[in-house]
Amino acid sequence: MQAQLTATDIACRRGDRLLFKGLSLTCGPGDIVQITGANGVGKSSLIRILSGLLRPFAGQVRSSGEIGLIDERLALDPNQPLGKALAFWQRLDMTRDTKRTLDLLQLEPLLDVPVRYLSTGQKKRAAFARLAGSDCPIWFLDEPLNGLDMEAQKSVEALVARHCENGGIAVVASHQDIGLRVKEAIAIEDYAA
Ligand SMILES: Nc1ncnc2c1ncn2[C@@H]1O[C@H](COP(=O)(O)OP(=O)(O)OP(=O)(O)O)[C@@H](O)[C@H]1O
Repeated sequence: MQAQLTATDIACRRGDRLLFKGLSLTCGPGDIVQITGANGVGKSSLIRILSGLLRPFAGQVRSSGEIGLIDERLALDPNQPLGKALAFWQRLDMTRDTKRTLDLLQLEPLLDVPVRYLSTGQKKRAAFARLAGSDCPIWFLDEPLNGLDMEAQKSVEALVARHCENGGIAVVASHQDIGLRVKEAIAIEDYAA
């Protein structure tokens, strides 16, 4: 089955404020969509709506294909060495080729370091290693470049490009430029309620 994601006429309300309305998007295999906007405009809220974690105030989201998410929370056991924390997910996800991803993200020298000791950028790279091993076709990436140095940004961009070349979808919320061929950039301000 090919990955698909369609959102129709989405409105988002947080607390008693309507943040945006009338937002629609369609993605198929290979598509990268960037969501842009100033702090507090509703990028993370849209990512949560699209990934099924937050109910839209109006509109519908339909997807086919498993969903993977990277946001500010790290879904890795802080008390385990990185290698073991990743191995936990690799067993669940039946990940085959980890070496290529670990090389690309330069994580091999860190496999014995407890996750809680990793720096911000190292944790972000570890989150990408977990996601890349998961085989989910639809990636939601909330500020994926935050905390990454230039070299790590390039590695993450290469990983996302590879994912999409292989038929995946990436929806990227980022206030900064991403070095990826974006099919559509959605400025949330254009849908302000
Ligand atoms: N649970 C909540 N209840 C009420 N308001 C909320 C809730 N969560 C977020 N908000 C508000 O919704 C607005 C949008 O938040 P969101 O995190 O989606 O913005 P963002 O564009 O991702 O911001 P940033 O660039 O700073 O990450 C903000 O004004 C925020 O304070």
